Amino acid sequence: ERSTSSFSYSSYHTLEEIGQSFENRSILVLKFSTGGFQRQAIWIDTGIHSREWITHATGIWTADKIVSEYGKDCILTNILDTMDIFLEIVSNPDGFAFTHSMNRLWRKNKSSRPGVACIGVDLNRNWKSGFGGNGSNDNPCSETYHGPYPHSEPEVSAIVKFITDHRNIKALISIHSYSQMLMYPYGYSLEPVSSKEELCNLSKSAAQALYKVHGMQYTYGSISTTLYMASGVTVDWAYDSGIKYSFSFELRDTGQYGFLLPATQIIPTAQETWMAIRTIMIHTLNH
Ligand SMILES: O=C(NO)N[C@H](Cc1ccccc1)C(=O)O
Ligand SMILES: [Zn+2]
Repeated sequence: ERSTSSFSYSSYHTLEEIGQSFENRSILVLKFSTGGFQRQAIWIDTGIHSREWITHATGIWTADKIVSEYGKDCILTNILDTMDIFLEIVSNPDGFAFTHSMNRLWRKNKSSRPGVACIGVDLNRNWKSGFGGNGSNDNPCSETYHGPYPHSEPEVSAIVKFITDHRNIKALISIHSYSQMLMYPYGYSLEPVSSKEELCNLSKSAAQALYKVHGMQYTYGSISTTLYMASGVTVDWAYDSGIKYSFSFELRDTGQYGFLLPATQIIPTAQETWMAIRTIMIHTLNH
């Protein structure tokens, strides 16, 4: 069912088209800004893996939360008075359409190439940092197929171009499901990042803020040590591009429903995730 919660008009939000998908669907980004020019900004993406429907739903709820809390929540107001927030909700539109039409568990995009039997590239393996390394697969039929070369996929190159051209993105949050984790780079290496201490402490306090809402436990740490090696992932590229505060979430649950999380959990999941995102944003503002 649709709920038309009233958008407050105290902050500006625009819709920018940053490109087209392989099947020519528009790639749209919400911009939340109270003015200024090329302000330092936060990037948030959801839905890069199309079957992870809780992430798109969390993105939509978060968009409404940002506009309704401006002028009420002093922390969010401070953030938006200084920084912009960019939110790309349907980061894999072709895959998303496919999960509604044909295959609810489709993960990759829908790109195809002559002479290649299988469809789709894993958009969380197509990024330049560590591209093609352990924890990605060169078989086009694999769920973690990295694609023919870095940023080969339009859905990835659109984000790369946007962030690179913007030149003032200070934090990147890439949201996945499921497993209830909050992770930072690297996925492509077991080596700790230079800002390991700071990112570990920040992910700890973000996980604590999340826990306080509904008691959900999130583990946190670097991707490769907390989960497994994963090469060519979004946050590794962001970190190596100078975006120190780069995090990846794995939202609810821990396997009971997995990607088929019941809709009754959308709002509780979004509420708790917001408190973690807000923790990361205020830290970014203050450092
Ligand atoms: O697929 C998911 N979750 O949906 N995540 C795993 C692990 C991961 C998450 C975040 C960053 C890097 C790696 C993946 O193989 O991509
Ligand atoms: Zn994912």
